Amino acid sequence: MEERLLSAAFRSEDGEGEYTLRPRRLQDFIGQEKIKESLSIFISAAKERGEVLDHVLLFGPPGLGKTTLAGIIASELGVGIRVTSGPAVERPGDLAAILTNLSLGDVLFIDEVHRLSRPVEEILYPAMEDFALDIVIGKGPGARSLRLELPRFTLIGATTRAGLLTSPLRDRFGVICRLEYYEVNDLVQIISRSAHILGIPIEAEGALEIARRSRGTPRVANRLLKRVRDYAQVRAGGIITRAVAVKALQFLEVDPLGLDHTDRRLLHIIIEKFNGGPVGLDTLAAAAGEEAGTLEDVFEPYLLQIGLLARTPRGRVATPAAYKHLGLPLKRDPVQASLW
Ligand SMILES: Nc1ncnc2c1ncn2[C@@H]1O[C@H](COP(=O)(O)OP(=O)(O)OP(=O)(O)O)[C@@H](O)[C@H]1O
Ligand SMILES: [Mg+2]
Repeated sequence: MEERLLSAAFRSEDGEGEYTLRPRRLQDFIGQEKIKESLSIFISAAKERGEVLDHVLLFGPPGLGKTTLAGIIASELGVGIRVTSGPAVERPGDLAAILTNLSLGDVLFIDEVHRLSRPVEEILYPAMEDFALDIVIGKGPGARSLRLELPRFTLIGATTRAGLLTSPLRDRFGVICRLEYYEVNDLVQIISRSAHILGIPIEAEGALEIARRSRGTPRVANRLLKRVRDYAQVRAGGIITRAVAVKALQFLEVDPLGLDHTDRRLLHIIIEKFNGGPVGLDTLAAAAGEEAGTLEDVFEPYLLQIGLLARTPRGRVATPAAYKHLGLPLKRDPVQASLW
């Protein structure tokens, strides 16, 4: 698959400034009010009692701030953070080494925690529950099990798909936070903050135009800001006004709802080849020349979120809003029709 400008997943170009753009304190983290409030209560309570914070699970679509929040939690707690990811921890011994090297109260951040292997996960259970490591010494009938005490720590797990977590693992998290797509107003603030840090001149109306097309995702907002800045600098005197933002985004082929060519093509296929649907995921994937999994994880979430696509028991359906957005005539409401 080609690299998409609008992809919510991390791309190499995000590296530029990703570090400086990351808020370090809870008060600088914009939006997600409910999560911020809960976390600030749990963090204060743990600090007052002199205890470690319960294990935290952060879940939600890519680019919404899970890694950022993990860093913030550690700095608000005033503790160290050790960062790894599910696929990086290959063997149980790797995890044991990480755990025994933690200091009291540290945060251990495991990104893509749903991708830990079973044997590694089994090391994690007693570590999370009893702060203990069970080691088996020797083999066969003479083997003995030894319990090693670990410093108390806070595990922060991040995943884009909470459904993929095994239930014994999920049950061991005391705090579960689900990140939601951001409101346009929050994205305006995020864009203005990033522009300020990067020294990009932008007007409020310009930020609004970028925010509307950022798919509810801060990572996409920051990336669009940088590309619009390039356009403004070379073609338009440097300042991102509303008019400049509109022109730049047209140039970048990001439409007013934040759809790109691939999103629109998918909707066109449903409408033109399948009469608006319902069409099964696999059939649609074959017609679009994409993997079913890619459709489901990469393309569908945003189209569902903004109501251009609907999932019915009989398959995917383009909504009347999709017809309207593409300027196509609507002969019958495919969502209603799919119910019969
Ligand atoms: N609430 C926020 N306020 C300001 N900036 C934010 C916020 N959330 C995310 N960002 C910015 O968006 C970028 C992406 O965030 P982050 O890397 O934390 O996302 P993620 O959820 O970990 O993504 P992934 O699922 O790909 O790991 C960061 O550079 C960060 O600066
Ligand atoms: Mg991350």
